[in-house]
Amino acid sequence: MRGMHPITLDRAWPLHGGAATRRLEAQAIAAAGPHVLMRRAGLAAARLALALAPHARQVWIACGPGNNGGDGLEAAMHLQHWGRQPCVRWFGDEHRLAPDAAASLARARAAGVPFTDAMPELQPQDLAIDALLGLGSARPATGDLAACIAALNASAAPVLAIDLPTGLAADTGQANGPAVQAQHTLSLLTLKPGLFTGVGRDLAGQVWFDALQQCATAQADATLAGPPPTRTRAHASHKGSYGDVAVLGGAPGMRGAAVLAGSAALHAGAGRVYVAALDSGPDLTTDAPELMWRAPAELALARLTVACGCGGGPQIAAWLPQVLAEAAQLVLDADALNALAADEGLQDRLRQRRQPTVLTPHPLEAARLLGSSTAAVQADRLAAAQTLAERFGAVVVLKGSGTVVAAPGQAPAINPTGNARLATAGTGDVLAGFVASHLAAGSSASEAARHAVYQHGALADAWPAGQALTASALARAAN
Ligand SMILES: NC(=O)C1=CN([C@@H]2O[C@H](COP(=O)(O)OP(=O)(O)OC[C@H]3O[C@@H](n4cnc5c(N)ncnc54)[C@H](OP(=O)(O)O)[C@@H]3O)[C@@H](O)[C@H]2O)[C@@H](O)CC1
Ligand SMILES: Nc1ncnc2c1ncn2[C@@H]1O[C@H](COP(=O)(O)OP(=O)(O)O)[C@@H](O)[C@H]1O
Ligand SMILES: [K+]
Repeated sequence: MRGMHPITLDRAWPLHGGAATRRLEAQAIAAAGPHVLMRRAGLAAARLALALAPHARQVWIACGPGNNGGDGLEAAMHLQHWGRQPCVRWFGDEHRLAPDAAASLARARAAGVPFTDAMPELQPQDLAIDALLGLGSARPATGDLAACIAALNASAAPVLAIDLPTGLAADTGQANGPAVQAQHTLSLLTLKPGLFTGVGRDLAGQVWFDALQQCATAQADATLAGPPPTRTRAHASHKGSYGDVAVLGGAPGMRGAAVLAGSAALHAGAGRVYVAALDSGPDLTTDAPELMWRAPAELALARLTVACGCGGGPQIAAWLPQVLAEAAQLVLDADALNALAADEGLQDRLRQRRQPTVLTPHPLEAARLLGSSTAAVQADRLAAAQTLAERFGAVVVLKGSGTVVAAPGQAPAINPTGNARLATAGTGDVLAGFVASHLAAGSSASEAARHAVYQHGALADAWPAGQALTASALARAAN
């Protein structure tokens, strides 16, 4: 792919982690020659800088001690040529410079780029560039480097990060120390998974990509998912064509969760939806008379797509052996996952299942299933989701910012849609209902999971600003 591109939601994008990027970089340098890529990188960054801030007079460029700093020095040189006023704060040691960064330092000096130790007073229309650290960020920044990160984050002008916002881990989307919060990030050579999950989306802002005239030949480590295919309904179809979903959950005090999942399945297109609540009280009055209430024992599990666990409480555990053995297709959420985590016998039954199965844990539920902690799951969300998928032979949806969908033997996908308006009670039940409806309609477990998380996030992204996003409204908004 040639030129620079904003990352948009209308297609899928391959993602490469640090190790794969380093391999591609070495191949590209061997083919193109020394310093060629860094010159391309700096030119791309300078072009994007001017496109983002066409009226900028001052451009403050923070350059680190490695090749990321070299990219910044190249950009400074171009901006100087183009009549802007770049000002570089450089953190390098001339005696320890890599050859490419040393060449860029010499070129910037020859171009007369000014160097400074001070943070200038930037106006809102000016620009700051973060070229402190990229792939080589090895430990938390301290001292002057940390102060520079703080100054960038306090800047009145927008911040463009080169390759990665300083401090963001390319593979995991985590920041273990001070990190730059950019409005734009220009990812070079490859797109890195960390830009799209964990804290990556908050730190990177709008992501741009320039492949530096290379085509990534390496197999992708992950994918940024594209939109699901649009499916039209055949005229000669009927409700039986779209499958039957049953929601099993709703223990006393938590019936709403089962109703939310049922309503979501219904609105997302399931042919028929049954709700089997573990609370034996009267049926909950809902604004969805289409939902059919059943006792759990009445469900013909072997011909149903079952969303199991939504508000199920500890009582759900007793139903799991039968559900795992019989359900034609299965989504395990919330309390069903907690019951599984607490019972190795149930885990064995899950591994023995041959029918399509999707697990939808949030990070704490994933931690319980892995016997680890939420922090450990969040430290590497892609690895946590993949480990669960391989361990249980199921599709796993690890929820949260940059939801990860993993399947055994496949590279994981990061979902690009969604935002923090989804952080409200019950939206997870709605997601389980969406997954169930797509499974019931005939999608594979992997397709159903990817479709549902994309749709769920896209609804939140399109939600009107002044209107509350509640789980029940989200379920009804499905299309
Ligand atoms: N080579 C090429 O042609 C191309 C390279 N490209 C660009 O290169 C970038 C990768 O460059 P890189 O490998 O030099 O790593 P980079 O991110 O600059 O940092 C390494 C330096 O930082 C230091 N350091 C680390 N952490 C630190 C800390 N907390 N506090 C203080 N210092 C710290 C570390 O020191 P050390 O750990 O060795 O002591 C070392 O000196 C990549 O992201 C892309 O932008 C593109 O132009 C494409 C072409
Ligand atoms: N900050 C966020 N960004 C994107 N998605 C989010 C965010 N917070 C929550 N979500 C989404 O909202 C849903 C919440 O699910 P869950 O935690 O199971 O909630 P509940 O149990 O209340 O239904 C998940 O799909 C999750 O990915
Ligand atoms: K950077």
